[in-house]
Amino acid sequence: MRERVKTPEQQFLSDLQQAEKKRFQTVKWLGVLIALMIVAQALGLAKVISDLVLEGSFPLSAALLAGGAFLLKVVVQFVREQMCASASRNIRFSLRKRLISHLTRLGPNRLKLDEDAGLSTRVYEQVDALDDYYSRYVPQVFLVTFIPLTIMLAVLPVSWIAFFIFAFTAPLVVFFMILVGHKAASANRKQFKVLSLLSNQFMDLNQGMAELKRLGQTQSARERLSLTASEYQKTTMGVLRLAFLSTGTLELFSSVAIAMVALYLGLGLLEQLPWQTGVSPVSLFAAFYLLLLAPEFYLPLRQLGNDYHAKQKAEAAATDIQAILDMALSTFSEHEKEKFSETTVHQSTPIIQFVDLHWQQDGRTRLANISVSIQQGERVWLRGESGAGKTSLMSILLGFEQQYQGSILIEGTLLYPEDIQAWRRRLAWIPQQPEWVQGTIRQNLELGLGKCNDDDLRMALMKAQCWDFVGQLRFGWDTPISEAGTGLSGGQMQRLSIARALLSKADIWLLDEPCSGLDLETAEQVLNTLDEASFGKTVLIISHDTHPVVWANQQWVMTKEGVHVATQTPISYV
Ligand SMILES: Nc1ncnc2c1ncn2[C@@H]1O[C@H](COP(=O)(O)OP(=O)(O)OP(=O)(O)O)[C@@H](O)[C@H]1O
Repeated sequence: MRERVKTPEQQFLSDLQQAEKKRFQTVKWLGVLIALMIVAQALGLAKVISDLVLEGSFPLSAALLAGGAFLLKVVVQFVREQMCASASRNIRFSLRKRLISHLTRLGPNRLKLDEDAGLSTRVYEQVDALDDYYSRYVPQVFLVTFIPLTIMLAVLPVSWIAFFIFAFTAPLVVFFMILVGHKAASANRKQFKVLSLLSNQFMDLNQGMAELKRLGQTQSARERLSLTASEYQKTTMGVLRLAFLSTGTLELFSSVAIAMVALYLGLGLLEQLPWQTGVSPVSLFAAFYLLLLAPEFYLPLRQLGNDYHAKQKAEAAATDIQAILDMALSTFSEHEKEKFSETTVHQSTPIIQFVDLHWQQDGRTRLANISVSIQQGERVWLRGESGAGKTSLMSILLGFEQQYQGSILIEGTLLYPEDIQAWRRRLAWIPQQPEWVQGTIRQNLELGLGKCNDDDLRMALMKAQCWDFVGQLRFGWDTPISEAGTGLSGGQMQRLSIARALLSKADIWLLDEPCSGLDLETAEQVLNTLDEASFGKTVLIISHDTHPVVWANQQWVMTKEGVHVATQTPISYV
């Protein structure tokens, strides 16, 4: 049989499902059990009622069959629901992990996709939007075919007219479900877009609150936010309206279909069917049996109708989630690999060597051709005119950009994209404004490193000259700080980043203007601290002429034409 062509989103969702394939298989088998129990329960119950009414006797075996089938069905349904919930939990957990790790690898490049608040909406809200799809829709798709088919087979020997009523009405329910469901997909996409915009606006507002107050613009910012909030309210109501419409349509069709079966059976028992007056086409037992099965026939269809918008919601979310994972880190071509695998290794191999490295992006030069190297333990001060490409070089070294031309050799070996993770473990990164999270000083220092022991922490704080001011805080290193580092001065925050670099045990330190924003005196103190703390490490530090790095072994001056080495002094280990 030719396989149905899936859209990229459907393919993505089904690829994710593969991880829980076994569990979904078991869920299918449990569905088979449920279908059989429904028929057994209807058989038993119909027999009990018809015997009670017609003969006044109580058939114990039929009652036991009905009771046993009911109990087993309840237990199986419970187990099935638990399994579906846990499969959905596992899928979402590993997807979220994949997304976070991919975003980390993309580094600042992630901002080409969306702002951070919008990305966090994708990682949290949109991944959660897949929950109903995996926990309800996917298992229901099997039930929706298997249960009605089983019931139709069970009904056929008893009444072919009831069989045809079922066979004729079921496709109608499915048709209307799909019709309304498609509208729901676009409504969901719109809702996700507005939610992402709202998150971005809220985050921008938080970050720029002080500036907005200073400019007296808080009122207009509030109005903008409130406009987006009402837009979100409108789109949410639109989604809900469609969800109710779809449920209402399905309820209507299934009720009409059940009423048709009931009418046929009622008139039949009264021997009043126009084409069969005076004859009853079904016995009381068969009539009860069919009446009990009719709602069960439509129940899975109605439930799928309720869950169908979960599918549309998941597909809308999948589009945005996939965009993150599709933003791939480029890889080297085979030609480039061959070209550089023959690179000769120096006598004293530099730890970092740039060979004809340059970067053209969209016809603009982000970095002119450079061929320089750094030896193990060397400390390099990189300075130069604004826009020459210093930060771009750092981005390349951090593995955030791989569209550059030329090559980077690490200890004589070409740095391939697949080696970036291992390479990053060797790096400590100190930007102009280090990032802090809500938590204590200790938690911030340990971020990404795991638990550190007290001695290591103390040593790092002492070496980074933080010990005095941290000791004076009321709770020492357990003092909470905010994301903006409230309560600490700029110089103190930079010293804490130096302590974090020391704790990381990284042997290569990259620093991008760690003194910008500090007054000259504080900048000098921070640079002195860096001198002591980074001794023995390989360092590449960008700093403007106003903050000279006098202890550097090499001084690189970068212009729009490239880099030249202005001074070079040997490493002294004294
Ligand atoms: N995200 C970007 N997209 C496109 N071009 C960029 C981007 N960031 C920087 N550039 C361009 O790349 C060139 C190098 O910029 P880069 O920020 O690396 O210079 P820089 O030497 O660090 O400057 P500064 O000292 O002012 O920070 C500049 O022409 C700049 O306009």
